[in-house]
Amino acid sequence: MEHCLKSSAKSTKLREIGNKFYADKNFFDAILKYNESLCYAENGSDNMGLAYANRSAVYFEMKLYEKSLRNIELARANNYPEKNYEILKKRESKCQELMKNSLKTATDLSFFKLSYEPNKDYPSIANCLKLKSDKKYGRHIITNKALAVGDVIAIEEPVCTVLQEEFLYQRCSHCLKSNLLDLMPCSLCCQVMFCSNICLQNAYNSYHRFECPVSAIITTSFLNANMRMALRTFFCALAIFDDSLEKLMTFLTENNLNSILDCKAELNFKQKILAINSLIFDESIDVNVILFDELFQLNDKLKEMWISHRDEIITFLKKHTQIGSLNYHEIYGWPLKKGGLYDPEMENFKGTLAYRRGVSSFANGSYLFCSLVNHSCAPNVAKVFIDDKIIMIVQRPIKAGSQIFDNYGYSFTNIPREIRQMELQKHYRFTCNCEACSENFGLLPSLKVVDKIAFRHAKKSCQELANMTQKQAKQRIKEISGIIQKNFDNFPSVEICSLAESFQACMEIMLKPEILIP
Ligand SMILES: C[S@@+](CC[C@H](N)C(=O)[O-])C[C@H]1O[C@@H](n2cnc3c(N)ncnc32)[C@H](O)[C@@H]1O
Repeated sequence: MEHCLKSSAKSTKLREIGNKFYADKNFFDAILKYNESLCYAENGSDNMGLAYANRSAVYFEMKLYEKSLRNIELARANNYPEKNYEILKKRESKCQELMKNSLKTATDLSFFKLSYEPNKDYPSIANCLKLKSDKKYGRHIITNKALAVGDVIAIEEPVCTVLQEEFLYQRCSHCLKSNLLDLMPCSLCCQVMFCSNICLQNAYNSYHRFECPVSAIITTSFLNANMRMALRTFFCALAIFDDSLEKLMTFLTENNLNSILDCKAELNFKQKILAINSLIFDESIDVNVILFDELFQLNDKLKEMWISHRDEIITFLKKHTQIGSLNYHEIYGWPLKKGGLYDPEMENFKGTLAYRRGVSSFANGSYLFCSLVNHSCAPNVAKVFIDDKIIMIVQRPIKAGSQIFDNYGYSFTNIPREIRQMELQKHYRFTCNCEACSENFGLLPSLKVVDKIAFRHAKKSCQELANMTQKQAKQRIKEISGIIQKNFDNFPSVEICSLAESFQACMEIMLKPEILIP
């Protein structure tokens, strides 16, 4: 199949398309095409060197001299034609000359650290969070301490992630960093890029050596995100057990872990696999296993596995696809292109303002703790992502002993109750009985203003969001947190709901890349 194979002709063509974008000063699309060109370049051909050299030209124009120099080095190390060395040499000395004017990326992440002592066995979460279980809610998380607005209670790494197809040439397949598109290709397949040799090695030692021969099919076939996640989880698990399916299956049948919070020792990857395996799933969710069947026929190593253990593999993949639809998270981030599609907009809601989020999803991931947090249409925590890490932050005061509630994408402020309940039943198989559903809170435009001073703050915050800097957002979060905390008796008022939206927006602004690619 054409898109599976390295091809000098295709690589050259992609670079030429990139050159047209470069001539039009559309640097983002130029680098994307150079990245694709790198992925299709045959090893040992000069296409690699040429693509790196062209990328160095773009970074030079963007005043990213360090990146430009690194790409010049890569060009030389990858068969850039010697007869053109003079061009690189000139660019190199200009970079060195201009280095002190280099643009720097310096996002301040100091806000995003745990507000409490970490749990000693699972340090990604605050030690005040406890697991409970009952008939109504299943497993759920409560806090044994009162939590204040703005508290950071979890910073969790994923067990597994999968990039959406559209972002394959924009982010590291392993850690999801964009690195301003400064990525390196897999030397064998054409669909995967990495930000560093470390990510390349880690991915390859784990899942990528299984996926690499069929990566084009995985990304272009009809496998949905949950199926791709199931497949990657399977390969990661297999790698941990020395590629032995017997060992993996025996481990899964002989061991059990109710949840991540029952693990009384620092977690290793085997326990993570057990914990993922223990997440809630629904057997009635239909999984088209024929697609897996087809995939495993495409490569000798996979075929061998399939012939000897088809039933066990199918059981694993089916279960994990079903786990995915109830538990896996979409990962959000800002577009990297200047003036990209998702720039935030303000919308008017009867005198108040609501902010449309500027971020969009680019990957899916599995998170052990966050998968134990239940839904409310009026949640008490908000989430943001730093690359592949999920950050959970308190968005309204939470009393000691109360449950932590996330939102699964259905908020009472903009979706009517019947629709929310129907969708939650359809996608998550439960009837929502949260306070917004049971007390039938109205949509944002129908809510009342209760406190005029807080309302003025809410309006001002919304108006300023569009042009807010990271520093201002950090300061504003503190102010908003204080106002929500103090006026929470008025919930659900226009001003508190509007401030909660600004709160989420401010966190996202703090994570907005300082440099976007024009
Ligand atoms: C991500 S899991 C949350 C943890 C889950 N309760 C468990 O026991 O593993 C999502 C599932 O939790 C349940 N759930 C989430 N929110 C709920 C709520 N507000 N009321 C009842 N069940 C809920 C649903 O079964 C849903 O499919």
